[in-house]
Amino acid sequence: MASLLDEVCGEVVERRTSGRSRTAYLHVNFRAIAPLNRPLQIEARIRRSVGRKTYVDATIRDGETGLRPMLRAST
Ligand SMILES: CCCCCCCCCCCCCC(=O)SCCNC(=O)CCNC(=O)[C@H](O)C(C)(C)COP(=O)(O)OP(=O)(O)OC[C@H]1O[C@@H](n2cnc3c(N)ncnc32)[C@H](O)[C@@H]1OP(=O)(O)O
Repeated sequence: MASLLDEVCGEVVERRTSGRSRTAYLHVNFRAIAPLNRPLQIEARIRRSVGRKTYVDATIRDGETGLRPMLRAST
C-alpha cells in the first residue's frame, strides 16, 4: 500500500512538473484495514511547490463506498 502511494504521488509530480523527480520522504498513516479483492480509489494532489521541491498528499479509499480514507500519505 505504501509503495502504491509512493508510485501515485511520483506519477502526479512527473505529470505536473517538468523534469524527473524522486521521493525524499514518504509519511503514511494506516487508518483502517484495506480490503482484499475490492477496487480501491486512489487520489493524489500537489499541496504546494517550493523551488524544486513538490509536496503531495494522497489517500486510498474503498473504491465501492468511497468512504473515509483507509490510508493517507504525504510526500
Ligand atoms: C504517462 C506518464 C507516466 C509517467 C510515469 C512516471 C512514474 C513515476 C513514478 C515515480 C515513483 C517515484 C518513487 C521514487 O521516487 S523511488 C526513489 C526513492 N527516492 C530516492 O531514491 C531518493 C534518494 N535520495 C536522494 O536522492 C537525495 O537524498 C535527495 C535528492 C532526496 C536529497 O538530496 P540531498 O541529500 O543531496 O539533499 P540536498 O542538499 O540536495 O537537499 C535538497 C533539499 O531537500 C531537503 N531534503 C533532503 N532530504 C529530505 C528528506 N528526506 N525530507 C525532507 N527534506 C529533505 C533538504 O533539506 C534540502 O532542502 P532545502 O535546504 O533546499 O530547503
